[in-house]
Amino acid sequence: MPMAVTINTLREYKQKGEAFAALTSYDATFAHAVSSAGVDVILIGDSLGMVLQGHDSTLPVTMEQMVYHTRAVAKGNQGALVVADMPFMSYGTTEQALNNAAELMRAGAQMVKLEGTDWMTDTISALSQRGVPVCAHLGLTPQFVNKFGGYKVQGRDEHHAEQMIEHACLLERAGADVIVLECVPAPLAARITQAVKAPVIGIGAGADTDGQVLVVHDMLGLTPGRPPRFVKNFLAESDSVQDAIKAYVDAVRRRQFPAEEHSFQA
Ligand SMILES: Nc1nc(=O)c2c([nH]1)NC[C@@H]1CN(c3ccc(C(=O)N[C@@H](CCC(=O)O)C(=O)O)cc3)CN21
Ligand SMILES: CC(C)C(=O)C(=O)O
Ligand SMILES: [Mg+2]
Repeated sequence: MPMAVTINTLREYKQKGEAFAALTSYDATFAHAVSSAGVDVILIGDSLGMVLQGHDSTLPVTMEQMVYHTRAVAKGNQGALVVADMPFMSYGTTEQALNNAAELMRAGAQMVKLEGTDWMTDTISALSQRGVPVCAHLGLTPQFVNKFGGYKVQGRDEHHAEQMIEHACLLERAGADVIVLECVPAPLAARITQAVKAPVIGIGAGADTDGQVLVVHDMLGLTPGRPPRFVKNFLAESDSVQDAIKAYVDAVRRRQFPAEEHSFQA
């Protein structure tokens, strides 16, 4: 078995300019499939509120549910880096964030992900200083859907673009080890990726981020309805789920995915 992926593995990929692949998993079977197909990062996403529970947002997801799924994923994982989403309002204060991040780490997470901007710097510092690796999620942060008024591309005008670059730098300085950029114009994602030393993982953020992530059910064509622009069905041209996941990893490493058709322009 290949050596387990750590935060240093992702930093090396960035230094070498080698793109890496991430996927969500919510259970042991998917975690096993994804990690044994060469995916470097598994995300236990709060998207499970939509994908598994059928809600129309991620807001109803609880800490108890995230802990349950994190335990299951940790059992099936074959050496990928395990990142768990902190659910809506589980990091409303720094004290809450420390307690809830500790629970996720005890359940088998190796890093926690938080959605937000400059207001999170103290919380990220506190987690980082106490040994909890942090991923900061910027751009379309689904926990803010009610503030955004929908799932809309973020950072389209130059003012908001510059603000997002500043936020990425602030969060990195606070201790963020990885940054996720969701639904931002490809040129802005490229600027942010260059501006920070931390590995940047994109979803709907173009081909120039350090890594890519998708919801695994989306890339297998299982999600009902019209998929977002950034989704590609990799099962359509594969003979099995395992082959589809391998095709995704291969396409990401070769920077063949995402193509223009999966990206947003300014
Ligand atoms: N199955 C699934 N996949 C995801 O990627 C995902 C979830 N669930 N749940 C949480 C969030 C919600 N996400 C979404 C949902 C919809 C769009 C969407 O419809 N985007 C439009 C862009 C609209 C615009 O141009 O501003 C699109 O056409 O892609 C994007 C991200 C991403 N996350
Ligand atoms: C789509 C990724 C980035 C996520 O946050 C999730 O699956 O919840
Ligand atoms: Mg999420």
